[in-house]
Amino acid sequence: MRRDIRRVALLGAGVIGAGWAARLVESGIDVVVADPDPEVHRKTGAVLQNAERALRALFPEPPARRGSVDYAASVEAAVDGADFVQESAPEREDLKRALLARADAVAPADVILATSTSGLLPSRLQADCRHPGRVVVGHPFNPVYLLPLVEVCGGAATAPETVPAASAFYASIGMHPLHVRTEIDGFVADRLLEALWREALHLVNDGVATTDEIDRAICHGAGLRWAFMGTFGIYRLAGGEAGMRHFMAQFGPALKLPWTRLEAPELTEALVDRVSEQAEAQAAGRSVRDMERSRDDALVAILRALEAQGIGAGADLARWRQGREIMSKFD
Ligand SMILES: NC(=O)C1=CN([C@@H]2O[C@H](COP(=O)(O)OP(=O)(O)OC[C@H]3O[C@@H](n4cnc5c(N)ncnc54)[C@H](O)[C@@H]3O)[C@@H](O)[C@H]2O)C=CC1
Ligand SMILES: C[N+](C)(C)CC(=O)CC(=O)[O-]
Repeated sequence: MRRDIRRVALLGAGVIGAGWAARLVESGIDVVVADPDPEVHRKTGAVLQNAERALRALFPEPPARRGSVDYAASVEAAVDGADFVQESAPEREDLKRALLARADAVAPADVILATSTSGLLPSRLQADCRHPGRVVVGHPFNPVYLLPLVEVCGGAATAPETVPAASAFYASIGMHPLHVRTEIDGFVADRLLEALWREALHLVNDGVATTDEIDRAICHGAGLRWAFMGTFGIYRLAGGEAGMRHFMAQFGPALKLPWTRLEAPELTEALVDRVSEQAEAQAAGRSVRDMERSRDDALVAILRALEAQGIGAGADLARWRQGREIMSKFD
């Protein structure tokens, strides 16, 4: 698989595609966007502007070489000449299959075709490609330009060298590739996020808590520690000196209590209205772009603190910083 990546085709430039664009140009890589939205320039520009603000707080020195952003009139034109393709179109299997097949028809066989899907199976997405061996999931997290995690997952027909090659590329742009070894719907991270989301929707639907109360329950508690220690690490400490075994003995039986509701709530119009109205009230008139800036400021501060501690995502940031410094010496 191709290792020297200088130009990436981005198929779809919404929340995620534009986030990829920001991370890639900051890493000195040129991007070519294909997106049929007539407003794609404005929307991508707004994300790039917010990202630039956050990235300058993270790395005061601009990159020695900033990648360029170009727009192509078709998928084929974007893929032509690209060293790597990242598809971030809406989460619909038929659409993604068709886009990957179109990219596959144009790209040389050593060019990786990655999809940002948050849960569709790569074995199905690669099914219409002539060279399915180069198709892989590269599932990022929002905002892509600040959060390093990318889940990398191959399908049944993915070639053995594709996952390591895609992972090496993602690591080179400051990301933290996590190889999802078993192909499952939702991969690993979204399995966890969806469980929390399902429970939160039940609580709102049942009138137990508002969206604001649930968000405070996360931000002022577990959310703070999740930035640097996962559930298993945290619960080992919660077992005291006897660790995880004591924790399991003490709190394990509670897992059998009917506290959680595993079935998803019906997404009735009433529930959608309630969640949307409460989330708008929570925002107190602040626009999405304005709140993105607050989110980014906090993420930058957290990443810098983690880098100083040398833990969690701070290690990814340190690697990205070092990579940028090396690049600047060669420029
Ligand atoms: N929003 C999120 O939090 C995350 C989303 N993802 C995944 O990223 C992908 C994209 O999601 P979002 O960016 O949130 O969606 P979005 O709705 O913000 O953006 C999708 C973009 O694709 C464009 N598009 C539609 N048809 C197209 C076509 N035929 N060719 C090229 N572009 C086309 C749309 O115009 C739009 O700009 C999905 O697979 C989603 O599961 C992954 C991680 C997080
Ligand atoms: C809602 N979502 C499933 C698309 C979310 C993700 O995939 C990851 C994220 O950034 O939360």
